[in-house]
Amino acid sequence: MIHTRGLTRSFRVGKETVEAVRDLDIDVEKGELVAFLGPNGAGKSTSLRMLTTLLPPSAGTATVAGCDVLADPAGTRRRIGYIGQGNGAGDNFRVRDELVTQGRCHGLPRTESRRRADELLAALNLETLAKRPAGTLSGGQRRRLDIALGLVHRPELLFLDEPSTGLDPQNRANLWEHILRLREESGMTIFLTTHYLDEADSMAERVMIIDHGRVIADDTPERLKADLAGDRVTITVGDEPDATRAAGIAGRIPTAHEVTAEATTVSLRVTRGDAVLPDFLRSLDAAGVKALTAEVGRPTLDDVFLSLTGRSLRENDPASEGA
Ligand SMILES: Nc1ncnc2c1ncn2[C@@H]1O[C@H](COP(=O)(O)OP(=O)(O)OP(=O)(O)O)[C@@H](O)[C@H]1O
Repeated sequence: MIHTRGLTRSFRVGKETVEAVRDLDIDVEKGELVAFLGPNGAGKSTSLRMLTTLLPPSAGTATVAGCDVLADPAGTRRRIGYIGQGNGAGDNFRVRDELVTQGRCHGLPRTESRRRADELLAALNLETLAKRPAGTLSGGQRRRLDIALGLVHRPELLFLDEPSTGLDPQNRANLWEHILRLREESGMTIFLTTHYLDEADSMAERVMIIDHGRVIADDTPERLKADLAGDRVTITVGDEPDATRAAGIAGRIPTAHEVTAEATTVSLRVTRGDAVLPDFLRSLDAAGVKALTAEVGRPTLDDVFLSLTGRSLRENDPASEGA
């Protein structure tokens, strides 16, 4: 459904060249739900804009929904839906009218366009708002209208750029409910960008992490967490000398990494925390080190990013606070 090779985009800013996207090679198959995750400025929107024909690449190729984005931009646009970060509807236009007009723009006959508008109003729970000017809708309602507008022509592939940014947790959950149901009904492929780590983790079947314009990881959230981060085991002991000895013992566990001792707390990452902990505690006991508390923490996608880059995805990123 999406195949890119060496897709690259740079911008000239004064005398400087910003390499927004470098050598992107991605393959997304029909029906997949893929989240493109990365910090501010990583290149997510630029990639999406190239894939949706809004921005020409500086180099490389992209085939989207069977069309070459450069050779056949009109064909690409007919087959995809794109919901960007801004509002898709004009403030003064009524919700249903906007949907009907969008259908007409896509070449639907008048009756079919009205029928499709009503279908989408029902699917996205906007029926009671049909006659309201779009400018009077709440943030969550407005986002649902944007999605309805992007679906008028029944695209096979839907691109969503930060669909839930700015929505409160309840509206985010509601929006996701709609997206997942629409996908189940239509078998649509979905490619989205997000700052929300929890959202990518729970909703996407596949997560691509992008940093400085390059994809640095691409797998299911579960495998990324297990392979690249691992569980965090944390124990506390009675004093600092015991913590130093415990850290030495932890360092000998075969899959242990990121072993740290701070005051009386020792922390390490391992592939299977639950399997490692009993042996670790026995080894401590044998060495005369008494563990006072022991805890196994499951990894997050932020731990994956941290282990790949040494940075947190949350740094300088207000959008991911609380995520
Ligand atoms: N029109 C432009 N002119 C100059 N530089 C640009 C332009 N568009 C994007 N960039 C730069 O390209 C890089 C990637 O930007 P992009 O918007 O793709 O990142 P992003 O991952 O979508 O970020 P965010 O999460 O903040 O939306 C950034 O350094 C950005 O400043």
